[in-house]
Amino acid sequence: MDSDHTVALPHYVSYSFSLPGPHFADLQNQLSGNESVWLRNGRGLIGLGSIASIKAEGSERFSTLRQGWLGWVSNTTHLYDPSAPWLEHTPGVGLTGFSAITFDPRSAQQSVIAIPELVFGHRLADPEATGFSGAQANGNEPAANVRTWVSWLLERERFQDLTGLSVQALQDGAELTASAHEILRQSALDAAQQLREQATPVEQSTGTNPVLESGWISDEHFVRSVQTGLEYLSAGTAEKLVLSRDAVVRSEHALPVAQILDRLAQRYHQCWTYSVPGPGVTRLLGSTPEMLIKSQSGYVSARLLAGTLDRVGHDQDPNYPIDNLLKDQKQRIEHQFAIDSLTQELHGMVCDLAAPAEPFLLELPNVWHLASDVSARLTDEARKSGCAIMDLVERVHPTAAVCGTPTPVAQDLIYQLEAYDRSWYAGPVGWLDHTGNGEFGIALRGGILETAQQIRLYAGCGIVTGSDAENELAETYAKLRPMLQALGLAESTTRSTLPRSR
Ligand SMILES: C=C(O[C@H]1C=CC=C(C(=O)O)[C@@H]1O)C(=O)O
Repeated sequence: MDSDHTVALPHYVSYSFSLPGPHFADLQNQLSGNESVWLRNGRGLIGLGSIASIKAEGSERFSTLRQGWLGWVSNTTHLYDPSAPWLEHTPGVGLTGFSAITFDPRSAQQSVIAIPELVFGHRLADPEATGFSGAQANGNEPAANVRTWVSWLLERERFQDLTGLSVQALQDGAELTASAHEILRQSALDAAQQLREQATPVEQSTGTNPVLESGWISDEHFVRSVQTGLEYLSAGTAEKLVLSRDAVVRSEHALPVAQILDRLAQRYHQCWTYSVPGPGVTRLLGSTPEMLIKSQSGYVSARLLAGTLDRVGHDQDPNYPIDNLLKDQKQRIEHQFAIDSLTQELHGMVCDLAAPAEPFLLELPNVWHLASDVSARLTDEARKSGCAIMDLVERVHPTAAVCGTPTPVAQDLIYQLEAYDRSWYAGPVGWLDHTGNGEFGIALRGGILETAQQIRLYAGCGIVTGSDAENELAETYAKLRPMLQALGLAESTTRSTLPRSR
């Protein structure tokens, strides 16, 4: 028997079991704002606490994140409650991280995978199927839950005998007695309770007085960059460009992150509401209607959007979105570029690729979009890579929904015309698990919390020949609306000349 447990211990441990459904709903209703979040239609993942954050920069950021993640995966032993055998095959159960990746490799922002201490999930149709997992580095200051589990395990003689080869032995959940599971489960729940109590409560909106100000890119700057972009298009330098702008919301008090997320998740329930902690106090949050790529048990899917129409003032006319979006040639061309960019990049990694011949109208509370749901299956080779979701994300980012066509030309023109750092805006945001499953949306309709009192919002528009700069500017305001409303700014906030931020 190895007497030095700290050396012989198998690195990290995660333990997953099922919880009755209400736990997830409770957690959603009581967010503190410090969680990692991925929610849609009341389902998703909520991460509490923080074990580690994998960070990366530059054009190698995808492979650095992938490598860092695989390091964690190979160092983690997964334990599952044997009374919930489906958990082992449930995406987002076991070691799970939340990730935000920059749009451009030249960004000064870091790309991250944040690994929470505890992850609550509600993934399946069955409300009982709520997963829960925890992981903790051995050697660093261990969190209460895993310290309890591991020390408890080490106190049992038969596990002491196993410390040298415990990865295999402990992976077999059936080895643990029913009472052992009860102890693990209870200690995990205690830790969850502790984390929730420790979470710094964010100030509620009462008393806050947020104001909207111009960001780095003013209305005029945006209009000028669209006009110059159109000149490049007519010169044939590119066929499509997606140009963006920012706007700043600042408040005298801490912004109510939990409330913002709650409002987004309620109102934009068919979108994916996200919140990922970055370095320091920074955080990416929002609610995106666009699924960049999702990979679960070999099945791949995406929801691709391009083509937008503001709903304000047109809700009563059912033909309005049909005539001005579905049947509009310019919007259809803009959409097709986005589909082509995705499907071309997927080739080689997937088979049975299915993209609909016609887009459908996606109705959101603020806008209509042209949308296409694409599906495929991973090739056997792609499945074996160990981190299929990150491979897919690297392959498909950036699509022409947020960059343009041809991709490298558009990316350089964006860099030149916008002349600001998009940071995480329009980059991939989502989660991944230890089996290579995951979901990454495109970080749209959101913002970056820069300080407790300040959030930078972003919005962009695809332009093709025939686009009008003033219309595109108005469209940015329609796309900013979900965040402005969630921040408690006037529902009527539309186009205006914004004061410059200080
Ligand atoms: C770039 C954004 O939206 C993209 C996604 C849907 C529709 C778009 C459009 O119609 O321009 C954009 O391609 C954004 O929201 O900032």
